[in-house]
Amino acid sequence: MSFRTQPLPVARLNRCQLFGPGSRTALFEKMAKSDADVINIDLEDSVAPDDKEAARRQTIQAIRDVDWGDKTLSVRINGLDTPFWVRDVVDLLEQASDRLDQIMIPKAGNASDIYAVDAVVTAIEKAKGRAKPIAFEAIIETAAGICHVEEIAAASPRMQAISLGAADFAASMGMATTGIGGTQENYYMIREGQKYWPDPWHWAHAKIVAACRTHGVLPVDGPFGDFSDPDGYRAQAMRSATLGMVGKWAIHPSQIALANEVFSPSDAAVTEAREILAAMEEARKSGAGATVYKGRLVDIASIKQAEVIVRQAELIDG
Ligand SMILES: CC(C)(COP(=O)(O)OP(=O)(O)OC[C@H]1O[C@@H](n2cnc3c(N)ncnc32)[C@H](O)[C@@H]1OP(=O)(O)O)[C@@H](O)C(=O)NCCC(=O)NCCSC(=O)C[C@H](O)C(=O)O
Ligand SMILES: [Mg+2]
Repeated sequence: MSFRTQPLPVARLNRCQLFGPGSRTALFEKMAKSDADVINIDLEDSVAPDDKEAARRQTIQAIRDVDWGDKTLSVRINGLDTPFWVRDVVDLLEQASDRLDQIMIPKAGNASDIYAVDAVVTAIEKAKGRAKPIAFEAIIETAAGICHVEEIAAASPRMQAISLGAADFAASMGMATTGIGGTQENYYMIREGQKYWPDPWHWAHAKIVAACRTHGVLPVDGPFGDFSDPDGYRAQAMRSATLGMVGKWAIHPSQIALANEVFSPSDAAVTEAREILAAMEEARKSGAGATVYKGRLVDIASIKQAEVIVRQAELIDG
């Protein structure tokens, strides 16, 4: 490993990010009462163009009035290719209370996109004397975004999470699918007459995880559009968790429990992680760098893997 150690991401739960349009005020209290760790009020693609002004106003009011508990409260602003984003940022920073934790930047294409939003946010924070710096999260959902994901992850000290936005990503890449995440019907291999469906999102997920882990940012799986398919959602979430992602979006409340289930380490996994740490401590005391745990090799790398699981469990236990 280079001398520059891998930075740890922010220590907060991010198992489920529940989305809701800023134009549907009736959802705000339900979102606040949900079991999602993160709330994303949307000003972008789930809000019709004619509703943008009202959605922004209603969202600012909800940030002030609704009790969001200890959730991470994030607002997705409009894309930098729209006439709305500057006003989104200025009004959120000037009119919403300090309860707002994070701004989500959609369709991030390169570091300059993040820099532009950071410059506006920083200027207003200074002018207002805002005590709590706004965090950023970004969505990788274009060909440019996946090409430049590492510079995006490194673009601002505010960056705390990055998600894959499968719908826009598929459109930008020209993928022949209308599905939002999960298995795609025509993406299969065949051998001896048997079909096998690999994961078309795998490489993008892995690239996002690598960029995020390099720069201490939380990698998150984005939406799964078919909310009447819990098994498909769970399978996608488990693949993402296996690749190193820490959470997944919910675009419907029925998906919250699934995300929390998949991205919370099981009791057995936590017990095993703690036993591995204990076994490695014994090995350290005897001067060994590796030992055997339940018939398999564990070494210093196993410590880091076990620490990820124990850290997550400690966050959940509070
Ligand atoms: C998808 C929906 C439009 C469905 O809404 P609806 O038909 O009202 O759902 P239900 O009737 O099944 O609702 C059952 C109860 O749940 C409440 N509800 C619905 N949605 C939410 C929510 N998001 N948060 C909290 N509560 C919710 C209903 O009010 C019902 O409650 P009750 O009557 O009291 O039982 C809707 O779910 C929705 O708008 N979801 C969010 C869509 C969204 O935000 N999309 C943007 C993110 S995905 C994206 O942008 C793509 C990405 O960028 C990419 O490119 O990949
Ligand atoms: Mg999108």
